[in-house]
Amino acid sequence: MTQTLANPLRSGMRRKRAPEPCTLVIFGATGDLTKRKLLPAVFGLWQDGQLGAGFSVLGVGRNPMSEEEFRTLVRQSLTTSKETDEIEGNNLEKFAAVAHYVGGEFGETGTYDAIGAKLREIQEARGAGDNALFYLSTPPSLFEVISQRLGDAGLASESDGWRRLIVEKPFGRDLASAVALNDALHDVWKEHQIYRIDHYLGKETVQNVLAIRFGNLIFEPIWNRSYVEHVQITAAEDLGMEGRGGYYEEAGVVRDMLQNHLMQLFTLVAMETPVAFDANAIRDEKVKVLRSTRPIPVERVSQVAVRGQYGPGTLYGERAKGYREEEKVAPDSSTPTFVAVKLEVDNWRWSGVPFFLRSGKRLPKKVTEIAVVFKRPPLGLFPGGTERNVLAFRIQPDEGVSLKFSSKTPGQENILREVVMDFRYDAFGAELESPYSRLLLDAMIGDATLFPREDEVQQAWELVSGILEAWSQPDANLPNYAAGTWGPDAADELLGPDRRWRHL
Ligand SMILES: NC(=O)C1=CN([C@@H]2O[C@H](COP(=O)(O)OP(=O)(O)OC[C@H]3O[C@@H](n4cnc5c(N)ncnc54)[C@H](OP(=O)(O)O)[C@@H]3O)[C@@H](O)[C@H]2O)C=CC1
Ligand SMILES: O=C1O[C@H](COP(=O)(O)O)[C@@H](O)[C@H](O)[C@H]1O
Repeated sequence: MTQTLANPLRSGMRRKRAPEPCTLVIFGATGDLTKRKLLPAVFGLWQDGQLGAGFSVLGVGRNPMSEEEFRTLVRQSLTTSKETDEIEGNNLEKFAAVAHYVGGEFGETGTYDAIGAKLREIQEARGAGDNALFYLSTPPSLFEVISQRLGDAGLASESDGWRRLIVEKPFGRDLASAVALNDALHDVWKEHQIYRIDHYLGKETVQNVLAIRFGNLIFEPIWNRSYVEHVQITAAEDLGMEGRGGYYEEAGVVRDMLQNHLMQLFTLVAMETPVAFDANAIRDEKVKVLRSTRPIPVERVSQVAVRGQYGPGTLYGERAKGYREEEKVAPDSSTPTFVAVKLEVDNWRWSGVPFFLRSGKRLPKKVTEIAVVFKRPPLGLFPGGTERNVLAFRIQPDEGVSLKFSSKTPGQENILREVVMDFRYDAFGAELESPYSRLLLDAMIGDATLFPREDEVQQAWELVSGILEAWSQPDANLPNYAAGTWGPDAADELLGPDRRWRHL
């Protein structure tokens, strides 16, 4: 007889947090994000029983479509997306049955009358509260008008149930437009109703940064300038444009990755201990770190930031196009596809400790990592015993945490070698859920901890605004790295002597 041993790491794992019954209204229901990420994430939650019987999805798009046509699109999305959990039994049909659709121009008041009528119909059928979560999954140019029209139609009013708004990224394209967007949203919504999404915060291993820092005693005492030499944060992508060249020409890597995802990772590593584990306490600390970070005016940009753009190269043994050869990209484009930046935090904890952040497209592999690199031991008592210890959070793939330290090699001499102690997330034996599932559920529950607050977003824009301004000028040196390499040489030089980017 075979006996199955239970995984002890799974004991005490709790997953279920049930929101009140609600309708998720997705603007941009026919878009790429909805099809590839949102519908699979919602389906996963629904199939898992986390959304309850009263849950519905209402897709909103500019084209007329019957409810049945939309349900076909939902089925297609779920069966083709790589993100969909295994579909059990008849669940595809059952889920399609809770999907509804309203078509109409996003600037027309009639569209919102139709949405209001459909919401009432759904609510009457479910017989429970009039809760609705609106998700803006459209081009950012439509965020303001949709918000305004929802307000005009009375759909933001919480008189009969909660009403919340998720706003996709990019949140503005610079500080001024982010302030204007925040102001426009606040004309209609209270801050507690607004959820600015950054999907990196929904990643399990990103949340683990705070859990490891503040759920253990051993790390915080050394988490400061006395012990840490520098910190490296890398978000490397092997992909190129994948048909998004038009968007990327407008955005570039600073708006696409640095201002949001990388800044979020940076704040989680650098923030002080929050007074409580709640949305405002955590966000207060994140804002404080951003405010303590030394500004980067245009004149300093060339000293602390490196821009890159990929040219043709070889990736996974095949020829890869250069950025300028991508669809909808100008043949003389100066849009950066790589950034490396040195941040300095002028507070007591971090004074003198540089934080190096880098991200790029068409690098040799997809990998995201935060590495805290410690100082060398003060004395080299043993041959080979002066290496730096490194605590690395592997955000994706192969999620986990590792600690590099020196150990005696076997034998009669005291010769030290670097070894790695490795914790792999798969030890829990649980599938990691999509960040969108986590964030959608949090928004339905009303927990904004993992959503950047107004001041956080603005502060992050302020920090990158000098870089954006400096790099709005064409650069005759671009492209300056070949697809399939780790970016321009200047990114190595940015680290200064006696430091190098980790071999990932
Ligand atoms: N796709 C991704 O991987 C990611 C996307 N995002 C963000 O999510 C949002 C949606 O992105 P994505 O799905 O890629 O975008 P898409 O370009 O695929 O389109 C989104 C939706 O908006 C609709 N739309 C586009 N233009 C108009 C218009 N002028 N009037 C009315 N509707 C319009 C589209 O309708 P139609 O189908 O009719 O064209 C579609 O339903 C954006 O803010 C993006 O920055 C963020 C992270 C990743
Ligand atoms: O928001 C974005 O993120 C993706 C990278 O996300 P990941 O979860 O796959 O690491 C990036 O490719 C895209 O350009 C950007 O808009």
